[in-house]
Amino acid sequence: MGTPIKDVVIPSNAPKTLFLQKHADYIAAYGEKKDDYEYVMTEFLRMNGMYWGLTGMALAGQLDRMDRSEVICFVQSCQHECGGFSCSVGHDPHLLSTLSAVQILTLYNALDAVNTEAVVKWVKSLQQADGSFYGDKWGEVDTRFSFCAVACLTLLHRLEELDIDKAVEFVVSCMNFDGAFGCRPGSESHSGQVYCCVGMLSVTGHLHHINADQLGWWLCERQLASGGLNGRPEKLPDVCYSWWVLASLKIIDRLHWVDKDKLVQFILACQDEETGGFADRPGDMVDPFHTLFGLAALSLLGDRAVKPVNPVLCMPEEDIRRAGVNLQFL
Ligand SMILES: CN(C(=O)[C@H](Cc1cnc[nH]1)NC(=O)OCc1ccccc1)[C@@H](Cc1ccccc1)C(=O)N[C@@H](Cc1c[nH]c2ccccc12)C(=O)NO
Ligand SMILES: [Zn+2]
Repeated sequence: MGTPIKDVVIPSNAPKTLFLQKHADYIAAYGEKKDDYEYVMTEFLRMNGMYWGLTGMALAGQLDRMDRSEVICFVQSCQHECGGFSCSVGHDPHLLSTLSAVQILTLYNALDAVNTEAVVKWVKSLQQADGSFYGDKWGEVDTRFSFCAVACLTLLHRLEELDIDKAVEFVVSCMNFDGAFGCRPGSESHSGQVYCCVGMLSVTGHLHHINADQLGWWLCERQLASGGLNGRPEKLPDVCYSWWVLASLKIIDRLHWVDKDKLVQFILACQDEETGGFADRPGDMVDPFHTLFGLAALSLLGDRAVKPVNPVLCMPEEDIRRAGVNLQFL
């Protein structure tokens, strides 16, 4: 009896076309229900959530439906004396929410609305002697934070403030025998960490450290019979992993190795035709996080109803071009 392969079965009545307008309406309405249980209980993710909703709307070509001044006011209110941003007012500054804040301000071309000098100094202060980055003052190290640091500073055109060689040395020290990456040296390979490490090496122009065939193979091994992609071996497929895996494959020029038709079928099946939005897998509850990454994955797979997305920064290509950000691709 072989080990059971965990996968999902796509229901025959699952959506087969993209309901883009329904997704835009779902995102636009989400921000209005500020006393909904889900909205209140995700306060600790609010800045990330704003980034997901605004980027989803921008990819749908409808960012103008959102209240620009309300958003910029909120972002400003989350910047601390130290320069970092918290996820909501009264929470602690963190690299994850600081990246989301800088991404949001870049979408609106409004970086002059905050103290960018203080952001640069704070991000720089989190780099350690071994090249790694703390996520905040409490000292957690993770390759996610290496990506956040270089992504933030490259959007601020201040990458040279960091010790790039040491930062790259730390990320490369997290590469495993399978060619993929974990959160710290010796940690298990995970698609999300691969996205952060490959993205970090793209921003810093050090992709030559990657074995593109070996990593490309590991990433394509994430695809299951349902067409969906998972984050690690033996895990269930999930639409957000479509983004982490596809974006990484695009950066190392191995996107054509994945079965696109099967993957598009899985992603479309994760839509909720009634409410709008994408769930993590067919039949589950939708949320703004999976809605953004479902749309972004479809954009990478060539769906022209969605605007072209930048695979490194997960923002519309046109905004990255306007910001004049330089990225390396294999
Ligand atoms: C904290 N998060 C997670 O842990 C999710 C949980 C999950 C969703 N589906 C399966 N699990 N996992 C996740 O984001 O994993 C991807 C990942 C993992 C490690 C590194 C990078 C990305 C999610 C929020 C969440 C929690 C619970 C359910 C749905 C969303 C989350 O905030 N993820 C981050 C992922 C991310 C996007 N860009 C990044 C840049 C650097 C680092 C992380 C991110 C985010 O979206 N930031 O804007
Ligand atoms: Zn997910």
